[in-house]
Amino acid sequence: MNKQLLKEQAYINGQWISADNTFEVDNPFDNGVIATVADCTAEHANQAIEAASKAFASWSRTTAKERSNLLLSWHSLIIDHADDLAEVLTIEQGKPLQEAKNEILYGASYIKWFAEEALRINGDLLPSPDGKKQIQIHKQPVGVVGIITPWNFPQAMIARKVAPAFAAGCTVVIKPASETPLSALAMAELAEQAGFPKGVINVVPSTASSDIGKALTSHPAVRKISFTGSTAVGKKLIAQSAENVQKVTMELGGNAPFIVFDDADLDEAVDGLMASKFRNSGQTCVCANRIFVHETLYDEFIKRLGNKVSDLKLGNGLTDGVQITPLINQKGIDKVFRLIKQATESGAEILAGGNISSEFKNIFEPTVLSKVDKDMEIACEEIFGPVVALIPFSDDNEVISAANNTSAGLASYAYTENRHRINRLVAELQYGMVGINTGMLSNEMAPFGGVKESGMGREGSKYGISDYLDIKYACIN
Ligand SMILES: NC(=O)C1=CN([C@@H]2O[C@H](COP(=O)(O)OP(=O)(O)OC[C@H]3O[C@@H](n4cnc5c(N)ncnc54)[C@H](OP(=O)(O)O)[C@@H]3O)[C@@H](O)[C@H]2O)C=CC1
Ligand SMILES: O=C(O)[C@H](O)CS(=O)(=O)O
Repeated sequence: MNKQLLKEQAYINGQWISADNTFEVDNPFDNGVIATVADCTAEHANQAIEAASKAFASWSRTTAKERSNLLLSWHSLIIDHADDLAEVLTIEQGKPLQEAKNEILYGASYIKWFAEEALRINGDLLPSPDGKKQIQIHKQPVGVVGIITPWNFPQAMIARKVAPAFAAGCTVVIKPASETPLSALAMAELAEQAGFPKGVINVVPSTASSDIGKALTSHPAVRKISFTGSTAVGKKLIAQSAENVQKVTMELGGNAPFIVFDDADLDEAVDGLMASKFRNSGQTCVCANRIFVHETLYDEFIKRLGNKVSDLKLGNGLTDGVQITPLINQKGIDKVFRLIKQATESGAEILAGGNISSEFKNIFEPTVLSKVDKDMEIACEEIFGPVVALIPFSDDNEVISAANNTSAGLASYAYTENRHRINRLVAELQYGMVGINTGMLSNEMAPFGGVKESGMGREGSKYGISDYLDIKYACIN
């Protein structure tokens, strides 16, 4: 482990800062303590906001080329240190090392993408209706951005927010999840090495998340909040941000339907479900959450899925070949148990798993539930665990209506070869993202985001930078 990347202090105004109090970061696999980190207060957050605000004055005046080059330098350092960053990520979050490496590269892809997008923040020069004036359209950085990120993708969610912010000319104050602050601090270390001026990036790890959130949403210099996490917390932040009329980007909870129609390629559908469901042990906002299988395929689908599920390897994320790793904490384990209990008490059947591993205390067994009803809690909540909830269906109208019967609207998936049905699904599924014949749809060139209570704004793609820009109209006579 590259000790230079294992940082335990806050990063404020280009300085590594200790705090009066600290909190422990543990490895979810064995609950062993891996770091003792500065526990920042609202005062630290305000110091960081002041630093970011001061830095904004000069940073916002840098050229797009300068910002692009710094983003490319940061990208290169992340790639050079990808193995070390992946190890930091696995020991604090638990996911398999290969998945952690994939996350590092995925996060880096947003940095490279927005290094390029920085060079295309173009305005407009338009003729006025009376032909006498000139209409100028300018795009300017919004200002200081408050960023609050989750534990499930502790590096990529930072990259996906900070990259467009920097490209636009914004400065940032980041509050990472207290379960996983080390990846954020390692990113700050590499940003410092890349040459970002002091105050441009600030990281305030803290267990006082509500206090830090209030500091970020109440300070007039903070012009935008970008959050990924639960819908419940997202709603609180949206309400708090109203006080200063801050812009918000919200990537919230999901409840993805995964629909296998009667003409689906069964093996492709099983493989797509395995990829979507068991990545990060089911702890992603785009995981297949409700698995609708046409009644004519139901038994064969269960048989083929069961063969794949039984082959999954459980263990320590640092061990080569391990696929299923611990859930982030006891709260996550308790939630999965609660949802399975309510489902089985309501008639669902456990075909595989259903318990904590007998060998690894924090790992939940890959679980398959049959005869799930669309009204059970497990079909209405984001499971955030390695649990397949199978729901048989018979009719297109019925399954599209059931798929849309949720307040979430992030990702959705369907397997069918019928072109007319595909057109109907893309039009009628009420989600920000629709995957057809695939279980994996996230990449830096596509607009990631949801509708309804899954949030607002888009991350990545040519659309992702607009959330960090204000449009100014100048009328020149
Ligand atoms: N859409 C997604 O990608 C994610 C969805 N979720 C969903 O949320 C559920 C709970 O997960 P959990 O980790 O508790 O997610 P939370 O939404 O509670 O945490 C996400 C981030 O928000 C911070 N936070 C928590 N409360 C506040 C607050 N009042 N003001 C400001 N920031 C706050 C957390 O800090 P701290 O870590 O200190 O609590 C963390 O950094 C999961 O089971 C899952 O269903 C969770 C993570 C990601
Ligand atoms: O928050 C998440 O779960 C991630 O956004 C999922 S992905 O972008 O890695 O697919």
